[in-house]
Amino acid sequence: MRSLDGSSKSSGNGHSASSLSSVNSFSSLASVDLGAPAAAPTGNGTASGHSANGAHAANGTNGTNGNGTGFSNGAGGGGSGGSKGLVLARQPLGSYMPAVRSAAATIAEGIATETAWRSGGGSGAGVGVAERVVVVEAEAEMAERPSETDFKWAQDDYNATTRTIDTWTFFTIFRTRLWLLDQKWSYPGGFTDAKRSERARSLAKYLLTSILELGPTFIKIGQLSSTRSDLFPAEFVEELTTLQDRVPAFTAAKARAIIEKDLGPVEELFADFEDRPIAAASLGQVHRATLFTGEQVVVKVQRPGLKALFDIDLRNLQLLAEQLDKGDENRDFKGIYQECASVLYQEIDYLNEGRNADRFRRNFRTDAPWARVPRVYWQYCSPRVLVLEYLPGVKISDKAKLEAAGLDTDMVARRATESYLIQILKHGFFHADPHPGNVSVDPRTGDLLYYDFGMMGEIVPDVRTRLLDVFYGIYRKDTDQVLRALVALQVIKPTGDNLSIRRAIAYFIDNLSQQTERQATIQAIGEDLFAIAVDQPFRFPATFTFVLRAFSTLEGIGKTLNPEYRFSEVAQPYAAELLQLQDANGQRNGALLLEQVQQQATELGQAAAAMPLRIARMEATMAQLEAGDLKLRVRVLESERADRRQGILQLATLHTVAAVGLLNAGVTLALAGEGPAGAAAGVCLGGAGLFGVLVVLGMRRVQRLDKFEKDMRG
Ligand SMILES: Nc1ncnc2c1ncn2[C@@H]1O[C@H](COP(=O)(O)OP(=O)(O)OP(=O)(O)O)[C@@H](O)[C@H]1O
Repeated sequence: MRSLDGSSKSSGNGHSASSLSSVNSFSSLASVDLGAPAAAPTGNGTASGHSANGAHAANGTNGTNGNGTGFSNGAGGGGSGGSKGLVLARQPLGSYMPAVRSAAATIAEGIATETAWRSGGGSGAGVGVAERVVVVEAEAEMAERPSETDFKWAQDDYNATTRTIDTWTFFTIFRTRLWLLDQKWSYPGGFTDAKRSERARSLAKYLLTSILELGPTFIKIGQLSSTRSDLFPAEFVEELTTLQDRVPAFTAAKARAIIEKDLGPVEELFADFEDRPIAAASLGQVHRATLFTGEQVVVKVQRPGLKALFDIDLRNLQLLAEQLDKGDENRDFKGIYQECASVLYQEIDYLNEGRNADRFRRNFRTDAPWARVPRVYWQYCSPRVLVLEYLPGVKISDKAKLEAAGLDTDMVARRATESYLIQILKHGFFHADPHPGNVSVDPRTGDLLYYDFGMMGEIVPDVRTRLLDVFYGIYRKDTDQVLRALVALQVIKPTGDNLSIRRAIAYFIDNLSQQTERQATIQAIGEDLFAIAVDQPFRFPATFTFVLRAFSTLEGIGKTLNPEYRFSEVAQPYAAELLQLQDANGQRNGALLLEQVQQQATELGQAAAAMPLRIARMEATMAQLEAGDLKLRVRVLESERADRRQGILQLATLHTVAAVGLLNAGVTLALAGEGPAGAAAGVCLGGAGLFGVLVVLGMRRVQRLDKFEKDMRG
């Protein structure tokens, strides 16, 4: 449902095509239903309403009602072009039909509700051109949505062993292809940059396809990684920003079974429960329902078997991270894995999401009453089921609809930014996934409506003081001060020697001061930061990348709503206020920032004067060492050892590929029976064993080298 794509460059509005993923189009259709029950004003709106199409349209059992517009475009969509077609092209056309029918039903409802809304909530005025565009887009998108039978992981009989083999086959192939990327000898006809980038693109597409085939865990991690230009090569990150939650919706029967297991029979809980989901994504899907008290709610149901799948996948990913850490001392893959694992497990605990929603709502109550968060109906919740107040709205990026509702889009953009500044600077608790599908606007009041509280970020409490320290450091061009403040703010996490970090910060400060105001967009600053971070012995903790992505997304949304929007303009007075930079009359005062900064500068100057002479001398010696060629010689020796180590690892990778390949072949042959197949199986398994031993020996050599390196340093 969410695409972590705020940093995307492609769409110019902070979200790539992926943010308008299948679910968002669902949600856009759902969200135009502004509480007005579909009045079915035109001939093709008859499928709408709570139960007219409730016959499990999403699971393909039927759902053919009222879909007069459904088949004209969508049916042929199965073999869609480009990378999208990779998974789907292999599927028979017939497998799309249920999805097409479901799309048609959804579309019919969308037309009915949208038309009703546009015409003031009643008499239909026919389907306009704009609506038809929405219809066609939604049809195409839905036609691409595969069915459950097309994915191994969605099958009931999928087991841990098969999953582990599938996962490691993917890891191994990917790593080998990644390694081959820079092996000049492996390019037939000679290496050229063009050939390399072509190969890199094809590998990125393979990555995307495999992620989709491997399903929820990998889709989520892929989406998280799509914001990490600091960690992964640009080609892959770009491809990952197009990652959509193109997973099948699960059947209403399965959704009902989960609700029943956790809470009791659906009929006893709800007066009405819509079988067709209004949104579906990798982790769960959302159904509308009505309580016996008459209140409209949404029921978020988690995908069946998700926890078990996470357990297997994360165990394998942990092993992979440990292995990768041995081959790259600048990266902390284990740390990255831990961050991912904790985010993922939090996301599948819906009780945690409910608590987040409550906290988020409380925070806004006084500071921004125009930012609304749906109420949680706790008596209907479990770790896999979340029932929330139904709060429909217009998607925040949908300028046309916001204007049609008579809203000031500039005000909406400002509110979005301000609500984020409040979250981050004042509460230190923020929505870590503000893509346009997760923020809507109430067309009657202009209130912001937030959805999806599975992924929230927290910032250290003393943000204000530390931020001032950062400003002060930048103002004084004091690299050390900025470094200390950034570490304290948990913006960077040193993983090696501080020398390179200091250089990176110095470069960044210089660069920043040379940029014109227009160039200094959040997105540009983020890109600079990430570019500097590549291959550096520090990393940005997830929280920081979430903040950056949130601001970058908001900037994109702001520009969509108002081309003149500038993040810094909106943020400046607000940040000053939040940092309590007000003069005696309560006026916001930018000059006060400088005053405070100068005051701190003086304080620090006094502290520096009192600093023991010895430390000052050490500093000076360090500076000389940095500049001299002593460091240069040490570096050469280090890099020689690093080269040797890299060579051993590459060989070990090849051995791993051979071992896994032979193991695969051996197991397949062994299953085929006795006789020649059995003998061949023996040979393959023997070979696999041999290569396995070589891998272990290689790893031992690496360990010895590492130990040597450590002793040298120690
Ligand atoms: N309280 C609500 N009122 C109205 N619509 C809602 C509400 N909650 C969710 N929706 C709709 O459902 C869509 C999906 O919701 P949400 O993002 O919470 O699902 P999700 O299951 O968390 O997704 P994921 O699997 O990615 O975690 C939203 O974009 C919105 O259109």
